[in-house]
Parts: sequence; structure tokens; C-alpha cells
Amino acid sequence: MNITIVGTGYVGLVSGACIADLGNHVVCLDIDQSKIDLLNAGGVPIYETGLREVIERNVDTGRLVFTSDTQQAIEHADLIFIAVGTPADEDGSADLQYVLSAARSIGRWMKHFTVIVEKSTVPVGTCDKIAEAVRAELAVRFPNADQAPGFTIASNPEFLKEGAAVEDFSRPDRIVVGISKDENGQRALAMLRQLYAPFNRNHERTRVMDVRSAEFTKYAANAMLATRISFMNELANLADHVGVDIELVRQGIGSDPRIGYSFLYAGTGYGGSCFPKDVRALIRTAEEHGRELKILGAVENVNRDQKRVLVDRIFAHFGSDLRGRTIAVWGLAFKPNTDDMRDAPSRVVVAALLRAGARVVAHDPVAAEEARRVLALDLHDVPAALQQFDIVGKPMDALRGADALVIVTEWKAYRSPNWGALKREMQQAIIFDGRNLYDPHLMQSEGIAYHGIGRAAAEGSP
Ligand SMILES: NC(=O)c1ccc[n+]([C@@H]2O[C@H](COP(=O)([O-])OP(=O)(O)OC[C@H]3O[C@@H](n4cnc5c(N)ncnc54)[C@H](O)[C@@H]3O)[C@@H](O)[C@H]2O)c1
Ligand SMILES: O=c1ccn([C@@H]2O[C@H](COP(=O)(O)OP(=O)(O)O[C@H]3O[C@H](CO)[C@@H](O)[C@H](O)[C@H]3O)[C@@H](O)[C@H]2O)c(=O)[nH]1
Repeated sequence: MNITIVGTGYVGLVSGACIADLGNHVVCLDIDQSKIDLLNAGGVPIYETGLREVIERNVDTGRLVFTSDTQQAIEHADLIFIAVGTPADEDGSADLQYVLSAARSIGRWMKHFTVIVEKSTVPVGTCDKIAEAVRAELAVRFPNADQAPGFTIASNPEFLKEGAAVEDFSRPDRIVVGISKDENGQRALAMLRQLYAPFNRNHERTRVMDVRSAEFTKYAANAMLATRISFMNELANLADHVGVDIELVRQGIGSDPRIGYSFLYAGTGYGGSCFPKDVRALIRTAEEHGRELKILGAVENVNRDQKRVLVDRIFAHFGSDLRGRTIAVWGLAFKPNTDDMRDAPSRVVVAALLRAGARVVAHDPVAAEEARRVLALDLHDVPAALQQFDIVGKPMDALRGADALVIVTEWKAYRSPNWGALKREMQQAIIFDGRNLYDPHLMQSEGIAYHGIGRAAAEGSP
């Protein structure tokens, strides 16, 4: 099939590469010329496990090309996926400017019947707005509407996780397709079924529904996962006061198949490009309809406070004036196996430590460059603080002379450090563990003061 993906970011690039890998001819379109140049020079703009290999083998066969030529990209395709960003607007609603601009481009250049597949996460009703935008452009080109090429819009939200994006896209647990019941809709459904057939060999994973329900399903999924995390974080904070180890509680409830083990890890709060903005956008959708989503309001508030929990503990230990202190930070990306710093909890933690006068020496396996960029923006009002911020190439190098180690992202490289070396490097062996990476009993036997999230009952003091 001839396919164009509009937007070559985390979703667009992964989708494009994986769809080409199924044997289709894919054009990845982006308005960011530097991104396209980098891809055409053999580079990969994001860090994502296994992505480079998929891109390389499909570029080599000529099935995957990258361009900023909108006309060429739109004319190429029978199926056009929209995978541009939908960041939060000032009021929390999803900013649809990129989606609607992509829609207008499609209307401006499409030549024959086209299926427009909306993959970006968008509020209920957006596919109708896309249709209006396409129709408006077609009306300019074809004053006689009968001569305009036909089109239909399918909602096909994406559920991949960063860090496991290639795997998630290639082995989806469900493929949600929202489609209209009319003839064009059914034609589009047949094309999407053909496209995704390789993913359905073992059993049918496609859930077909109406467009609005599909749009909503994406928000419901992210809101549910975010709720589980905030729920556990709230319980973890209580656990510290009542002598309970939240990790034992997680295992105790997770064994109930109605609950399950996933997404119950207490920590420094959820971040990334999706949960924060999608929870906010759903709250906003409700407000626009005169409704209040009380649970999600609480989910968001708990998460905002949770990002401060490590900082509050550090202040409780050292006082809120950290001048003269050196704090090591392991992990800056919002989660392991990605270089994405969007809404990363580390931004709150590092900025607060620097504002309190600390010297911060951080390590991250892949996000260092991006972290430097975003923290410079976050701390634009106190540029002097940035002079106290270093990012080093090895985890152990961050510990030299440190008064404390703070763990914000649970990269594998931090799982089992050499404890002897850690104690030798640090001024004081104190760990504030925002991801509950270590066994508090082991920390006790190693003589390391340890503060996890909701693990006070297991912590003791060395
Ligand atoms: N990142 C994820 O893990 C993930 C997972 C599932 C769904 N989503 C959703 O998918 C969408 C895309 O997210 P992302 O993280 O890939 O975004 P991103 O910011 O990484 O990439 C978006 C790309 O679209 C390009 N773009 C913007 N307007 C364009 C236009 N008119 N024509 C061509 N290109 C254009 C931008 O230059 C950018 O490269 C969002 O709605 C997001 O909520 C993201
Ligand atoms: O038990 C947990 C699980 C996750 N997190 C945090 O939650 C955030 C999001 O993690 P994750 O969901 O793994 O990453 P994303 O790449 O943001 O993926 C989410 O957002 C995507 C974009 O919408 C969806 O496609 C995915 O299905 C959904 O998992 C991260 O900060 C994690 O540290 C926790 O704190 N505790």
C-alpha cells in the first residue's frame, strides 16, 4: 500500500518505519527540515530501542523515504496517517493547530480517494473538524463538489510506550479503529484491516467502533493508567506514616487478577509527553461540557505534589538552604530507555535543588543533551544556578564528593552499583530513591542511609 505519515516524531517515525517493515511504501513527511535532513543523512532524531535497525533496512529497500515536500507526500498516498503533536494549550485543552494544518495540507494536495487516519491523540469531535478543514480546501480547488476526490476519516489512536515503541507498535495488544458506517467508511476499514493483518495472525486484535468512541478510548486508557499511579503514590505517602511497606502492598494487591501488577509502582510521579497533557485535556473536555471530572482533578493534583516529594525529603534532611552541598542525580529522562524530557519529574527535582543553592551533578545514559536544553529554559530566570549544574558521562563520576544521591529514573545501569565504590566516592552515603530501586534491608546492611517512596517500614536506619 502507498502510505504517508504526517509528522515524523516518536509516533510518526516509529509507525512509518514499522509499517514499511510490513512491505508497504511509506513516505514520512515533516515540516521540520532539520529532522528530515538528519534522517536522509542516516541519522535518527530520537532514542528508541531497535528503531535504527528497522529504519535502515527499509530505507535500503526503498520502502521508506523522508521528505518535507508536502505535495509529493500527499499525492503519494492512499492512506494518510496524521501523527503530529497535540501539546497542551494554555487552558489545558489539546492544541489542534498542527492537526488542522496537516488536514488543510491534505485537502490542498490530495488527488484521489484518500483515507485519512487520525493517529495523534485528539479530543472527541476532532475528526469532524479535520473533515471540515479538508472539505474547505477541496471546495477552493473544486467549486463543483462532485468533481472533488472522496475521502473518509478513521480514528486509529496509538498506544505505544516510549522506550518500547517498536515492540509495542509491532505487537499491539489492541488496534482501535473508529470508522463511519457508510460506504467510504467500510472501504477504509477494509484497507486498515489489510494493513494490520500481519498483527492479527494469532487472533483478531482490531476493535471497531464509531469515531468518537475511538477518540475517547485513547484518553480513557491514559487516564486510567495515570489514576493507578497517583492512587499508589497517595497510598505510598500514607504508608510512610503508618509503618507500611508499599512494595509489599503492591505485590499483595497485584496478585488479584482484577487489579494486576502493572502501573502500580509508586515513585516521583508520572511524566512524559502523554499522561500529563492527556489527563488535563480530558478534564478540559469535561469542563467544556459543563462537567467536572473529580477523580482526574485529584489524579493531577497528587501527581503535581508527588514530583516535589523527593525535594521535600531532601530539605527535611539538610534544610532548605543547600548552598555548599553537592547532590548527585541519577536519571533525567521521564522514564528509562528514552531521551524524552517532556514533563520529566527530574526537571522539578533538579530545578528545585539548584534554586536552593546546591551543586547538582547528574547522569543519564541518553538524555544529557536534551536535559541541558530544557533545564536552561526552566531556569531562565536564574541563569547563575545553571553554572552549578553538571552532567557527567558515568554514574559513579556523579557521586564524587556528593552529600546525597537522588534517583529519579530507573535506568538498568543503576540497578546494582558497586556499593563499596559508591560509599568511597560520596561524602555521605545517603540515597533518596524516587523509584524504589533498592532493597532497604540491603541498604541497611551496607550502612547506607536510604529513603524510598512508601518504604519507611522497611528502611530502618543503618
Ligand atoms: N510519544 C508517545 O509515546 C505517544 C504515544 C501515543 C500517542 N502519542 C500521540 O501522538 C501524537 C504525536 O506525538 P509525538 O510524541 O510523536 O510528537 P512529536 O512532537 O515527537 O512529533 C510531532 C512531529 O510532527 C511534526 N509536524 C507538526 N506539524 C506538521 C505538519 N503540518 N506537517 C508535517 N509534520 C508536522 C513536528 O515537526 C514533529 O516532528 C500526539 O498527539 C501524542 O499525544 C504519543
Ligand atoms: O507503575 C508506574 C508506571 C509508570 N510510571 C510513570 O508514568 C510515566 C509514563 O510511563 P509509560 O506509560 O511507561 O510511558 P509513556 O511512553 O508516556 O506511555 C504512555 O503514554 C503513551 C502516549 O499516549 C501511551 O501510548 C502509552 O500506552 C502509555 O503507557 C513515566 O513517568 C513513568 O515513570 C510510574 O510512575 N509508575
